[in-house]
Amino acid sequence: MAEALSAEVRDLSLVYRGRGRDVIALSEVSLGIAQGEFVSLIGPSGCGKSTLLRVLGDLLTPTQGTVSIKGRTPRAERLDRRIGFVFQEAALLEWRSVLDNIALPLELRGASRRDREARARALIELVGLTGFEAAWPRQLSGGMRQRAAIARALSTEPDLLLLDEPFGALDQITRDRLNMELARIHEVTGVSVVLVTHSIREAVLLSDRIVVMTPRPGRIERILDDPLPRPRSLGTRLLPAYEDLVRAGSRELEKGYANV
Ligand SMILES: Nc1ncnc2c1ncn2[C@@H]1O[C@H](COP(=O)(O)OP(=O)(O)OP(=O)(O)O)[C@@H](O)[C@H]1O
Repeated sequence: MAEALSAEVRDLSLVYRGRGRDVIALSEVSLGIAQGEFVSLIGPSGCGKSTLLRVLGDLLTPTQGTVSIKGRTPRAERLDRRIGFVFQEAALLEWRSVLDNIALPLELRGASRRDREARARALIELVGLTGFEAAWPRQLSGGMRQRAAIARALSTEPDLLLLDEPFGALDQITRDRLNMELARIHEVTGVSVVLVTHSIREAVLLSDRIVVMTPRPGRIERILDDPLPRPRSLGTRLLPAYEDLVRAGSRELEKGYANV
């Protein structure tokens, strides 16, 4: 049903125009993301995962096709701060405290100091940074910076949370921990999530559906359903169905790599 969709991409193509050489980054990509769904994008380097995420977030304009988020254009959603973005490196403002970083989008939206502080404090608790409200970003570990970035992305209660390899630079133990935090945040907030990841294990652990992409031009190779029981935990990885999905995803990925 169209009204239950959080985001919809139809016949999307994106060509990067270069001097004498164009790169077709995405070709005829169609995808619907249901309200509250967790979708991962996975595929070989250069298959267009980040490009697709950037189109959803209105950081790039498609060459062809349409994108709608909650029935509106990505531009309208972005300008209303209804889209949260988290990148691999948390782009925190070093001269603002953790609390003021998280409250920034609300400040830009014109919220009162009282409202934005209350919301920022609730988010700090949600992401497990209690006690670090007044800390400077440089005082945080990599994992803590990503927690702050996620809190900031959630501050305006976005319709869509876009995550581009948010845990790619973290060690495995921190990554596992943040995976579980993200699963819990998704559960509690009900926000729709699109996650770009290179890890099929991370995708299987967190997602409702996994979109496997192929490069040159970037297309959807296959969409895998991930019906593992919720809430997810690190124990989910012990389920035979988890390993089955990891294997199925790896097979699809290998097909994509064969074309690289
Ligand atoms: N600004 C740009 N100008 C020209 N080509 C670009 C630009 N950005 C990306 N590309 C090309 O578009 C294709 C898709 O890039 P994109 O970054 O979306 O892939 P990706 O799947 O996210 O890759 P990775 O996993 O390595 O991050 C690649 O071939 C890339 O070289």
